[in-house]
Amino acid sequence: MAPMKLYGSTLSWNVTRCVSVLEEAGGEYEIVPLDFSKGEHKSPDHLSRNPFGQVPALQDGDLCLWESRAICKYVCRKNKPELLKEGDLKESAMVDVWLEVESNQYTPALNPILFQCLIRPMMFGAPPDQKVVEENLEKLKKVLEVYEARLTKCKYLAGDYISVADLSHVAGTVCLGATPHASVFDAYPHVKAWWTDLMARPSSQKVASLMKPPA
Ligand SMILES: N[C@@H](CCC(=O)N[C@@H](CSO)C(=O)NCC(=O)O)C(=O)O
Repeated sequence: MAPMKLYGSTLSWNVTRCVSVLEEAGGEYEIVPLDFSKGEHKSPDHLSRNPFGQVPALQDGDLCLWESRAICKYVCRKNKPELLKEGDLKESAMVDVWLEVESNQYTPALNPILFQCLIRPMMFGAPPDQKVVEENLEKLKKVLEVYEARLTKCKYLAGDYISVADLSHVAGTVCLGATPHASVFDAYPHVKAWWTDLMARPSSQKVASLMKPPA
């Protein structure tokens, strides 16, 4: 079977969200970078993989997927279904809840911080808009309060088992570590322990190595 192809730059945390799961679930894959500066993500070839002209996209044989979390769930179903807990109705429901929480609560607060602190300086040579950073740090803190309460009760977000919901946080949180605001976790000891546990995984170390900004 030909390896799965993951299209996109590993500077994108939506792309490396999929790397965490590809590394954890196993299975042969290769990363096919697309050069945004040349508009390769808007080429007819890529639009045939992702009609929105975004990254990531995943090609597996004649199957083309996009949306990073859908890609993650596909890879889990294919190679490591226990990361979805689909054999258990209640456990799989909690995996779904916390994957949605990452997508709709955690990442919407995190993305503006990453854009201001990493993308703006690196891509546009502009300083962060501190007002935007502060506003979204406050939003993130409210989310982390919920995470702290949850992780006081169980080791991982969906329960006492790691799942795709935890792994979906890795890429963006690695990027948070590259900003001056990584210390936001310090006020939430169970969140910090959860993150330390996740970062110790070889899959997370791989993501961190791929996301080092170009020298
Ligand atoms: N919900 C989607 C987001 C993809 C996305 O925004 N991709 C960005 C790069 S990563 O920040 C992208 O492709 N931007 C180019 C564009 O939107 O034209 C997912 O999770 O896969």
